[in-house]
Order: sequence, then C-alpha cells, then structure tokens
Amino acid sequence: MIPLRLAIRTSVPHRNSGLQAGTTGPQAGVRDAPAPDHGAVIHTNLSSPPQATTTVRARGVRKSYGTGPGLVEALRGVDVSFHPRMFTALMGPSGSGKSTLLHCLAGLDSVTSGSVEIHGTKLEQLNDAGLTALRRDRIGFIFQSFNLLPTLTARENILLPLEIAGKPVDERLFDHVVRIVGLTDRLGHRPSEMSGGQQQRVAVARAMIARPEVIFADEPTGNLDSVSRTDVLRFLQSSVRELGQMIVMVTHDPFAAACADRVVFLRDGLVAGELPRPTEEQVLDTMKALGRAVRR
Ligand SMILES: Nc1ncnc2c1ncn2[C@@H]1O[C@H](COP(=O)(O)OP(=O)(O)OP(=O)(O)O)[C@@H](O)[C@H]1O
Repeated sequence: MIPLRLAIRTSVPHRNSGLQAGTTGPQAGVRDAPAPDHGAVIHTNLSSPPQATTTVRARGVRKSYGTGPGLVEALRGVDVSFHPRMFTALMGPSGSGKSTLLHCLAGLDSVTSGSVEIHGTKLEQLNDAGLTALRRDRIGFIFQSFNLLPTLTARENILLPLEIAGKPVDERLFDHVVRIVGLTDRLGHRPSEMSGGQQQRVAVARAMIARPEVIFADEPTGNLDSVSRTDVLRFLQSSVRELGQMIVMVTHDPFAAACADRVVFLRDGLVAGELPRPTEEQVLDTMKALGRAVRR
C-alpha cells in the first residue's frame, strides 16, 4: 500500500508550495509561519483583533461514538493548530471527521481523550457553565442553515449575541460590519423578507459583531447559489483582512477552500496534510488523491 503522503505528493502540482502532508507538529513550517500579508488593511482601531495571540489547538484529540461493535472512532488522534488573523478551511472525504473536529474545537461536543485549547483555556477542564460562557463570549458560529430568529429584523439578529451577553453596542463597529457584509439597506428586514445569501450575510455579521476570538463555520455556503456563495466568502475574507478575525471553516467546496489562507485535510479521523494559499485546482487534486487513498 502506498502511504497517503506519497499518494498525495505525486498528484498535486507544486506550482506554489504544494501540500505539506503531516506538517502539523510544532516544527512544521506553515504552522509557525507568520500570518499572511492580506494587503490593504483599513487602519482604524477596528482592525485590531481582541486577542491577537489567540491560537486554537487540538492535541491528540480522539472522539468515539457508541460502544462495542457499534463503536465509531470519528477522530483518532488529531494534532492541529489554527492561527490568529487566518482563514483556515477543513476539508476531507465524507465521514473523515470534519464536523466532529469543528464541534470539539468549538466546545459543542466533548472529546473522548486529548486536549482542545482556545488561547490557553483547556476546554476539557471547563464545566457546563464555563463552556456556555466560552461559547457566548469568545466564539462566533456560522451554520449552513443560517439559524436566524424569524421574528427579529436583520439588525436585531446581528445584535442578538451582544444582547444575550449584556454587552453594549459599539455603533461604529456595527456600521463597519454591516458595510463589510453589504447589509446597510436590509437592516429592517426579517429573515423571510431576505434571500438565502442575504440571510447568511446576517449570520456572518452576527458572528462578527462581538469580535469573537475565533469564528467556526460549518458549511456556511452549502445552501447558497454561486453568486451568494462568492459574496459570503468575500465577506469572510474581509473580516479576516479588515477586522483581524480568525476563521475555521468546514467545507466540501474546493472553490470555498481556495478562498482560505490555508486548507487542512482530514482522512479517516486524522490530519492527512495541509496546503498553504491553495489554488482551487490544488484542492481538487488533493481531494482526488485522498479519495484514492481512502479506497485503497
Ligand atoms: N452522533 C454521532 N453518533 C455516531 N456516529 C457519529 C456521530 N457523529 C458523527 N458520527 C460518525 O463519525 C464519523 C465522522 O463524522 P463527521 O460528521 O465528523 O464527518 P464529516 O467529515 O464531517 O462528514 P461529512 O462530510 O459527510 O459531513 C462518521 O463515521 C460518522 O458517521
């Protein structure tokens, strides 16, 4: 059997830096590389992220479901770090553990063993109240299904996290976020009065408004047409460039992954490699190689 690393390396064009299989240890180049230069940054105090050194880390993360003959090992010892001011995509074949990893990183699910750390806070050491506070105060979420409250306007939906947390509204930041996602004319509309793309833009703004240390996005463009998909991805990129946001996004879409600064690939519950600054073609080639490796 050809090891996955070899299978991938022979199939991915090395026009850029190419796939860095297994580069998730502390000595790995990409992991320790500085955040990329995103070009022009709007120089307001809004461009400073709340926790410039925040790092999300998984160490030896295992997650099993069920017991006995029904046991499923969704994650089998994942080691990976995510960096501030970076947009990272998580990809891999169906069932490779992407959503499970995202949920474990976000404190939505517990790990079976290993450790998840968000800026020094070990999630497995938190009780339910601590996890709730972490999710409320330090994490933003974007889901495939928007999850907006139907009776609230766009403005009210966007401001909901601040209201729940009892935090004051920074109108300057609100205007900035609304401008980034192009919703200035839609603030009085309810979700039923907006297209899917507009609703997802509200969800993106809602995730950004509390300046969370990290935004976790699970297939955020999965329900969108191609124009809305491009818009939402552009807004996610803008939030990284203009607000210094950190984003970790699960996607099946090579186009979406190619909009990220880095793609981490999972296979069979393990990190199979990663691509910095990938092209869509490189992502596609890597996914094909992973599919072949899975079938071996
Ligand atoms: N609640 C659960 N109970 C039992 N098995 C589960 C549960 N959640 C996930 N799994 C299993 O864990 C494995 C990984 O699932 P996961 O949803 O993380 O993969 P994925 O890469 O996100 O897949 P997809 O791309 O199809 O969404 C799969 O075999 C799945 O069937």
